[in-house]
Amino acid sequence: MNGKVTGILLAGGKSSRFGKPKAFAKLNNEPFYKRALRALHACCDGIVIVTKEDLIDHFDLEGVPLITDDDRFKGQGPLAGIYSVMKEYDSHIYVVVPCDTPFVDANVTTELVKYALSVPHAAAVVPEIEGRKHPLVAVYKRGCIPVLERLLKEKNNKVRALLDKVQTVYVTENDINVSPQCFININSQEEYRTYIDGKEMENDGE
Ligand SMILES: Nc1nc2c(ncn2[C@@H]2O[C@H](COP(=O)(O)OP(=O)(O)OP(=O)(O)O)[C@@H](O)[C@H]2O)c(=O)[nH]1
Repeated sequence: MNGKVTGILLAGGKSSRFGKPKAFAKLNNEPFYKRALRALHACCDGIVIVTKEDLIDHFDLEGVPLITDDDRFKGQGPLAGIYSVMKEYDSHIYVVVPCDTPFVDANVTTELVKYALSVPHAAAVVPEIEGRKHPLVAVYKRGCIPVLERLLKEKNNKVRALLDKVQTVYVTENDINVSPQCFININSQEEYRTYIDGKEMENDGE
């Protein structure tokens, strides 16, 4: 079975470790959020950015809807962002990408969607790359909404709690044939310097 695929670009965090909004940090002169959009475009029928009020005017977008977290759950982290898009936008499958994994590309998102469609029983398909789980670069199905809502009402904001409560399938780098490097996550200026400054990738962008 196929169905509508919606991309969720998470960009509503505090970026307190980074010191400024990570969505606008750059790799190869391209803001992180635009890289995430490019990765999502390949496999999604539509994409929604979910961010904070004070960042809304800073995105340069052509036709990509931008929303803020549901009022009831503001400040509750990535689960609030995922829930807010699911509630507003009907879809069969949601592909989540955060704004701080600038090496996630179209191959990663496309392979994840393909895998998710091959496991209809799974409510979540989460990469486990070199033994580390990446629940914010993952696919969630619409069936997660009631669980998400319950967790958020209980102020249980841990992504791990969602994974424990829905049928989650973990996929390795070999299952989906992706490079572990794609999952590098930038949280601090030090990580930015380590992984990005002076190490920009050649042939990036296509
Ligand atoms: N919509 C939304 N996205 C969020 C929220 N919290 C975090 N995110 C996003 O989730 C991803 C992972 O965020 P983290 O790095 O864990 O948190 P952060 O708040 O951005 O950064 P720190 O303040 O340094 O922890 C990033 O893409 C964030 O923008 C939230 O409350 N709402």
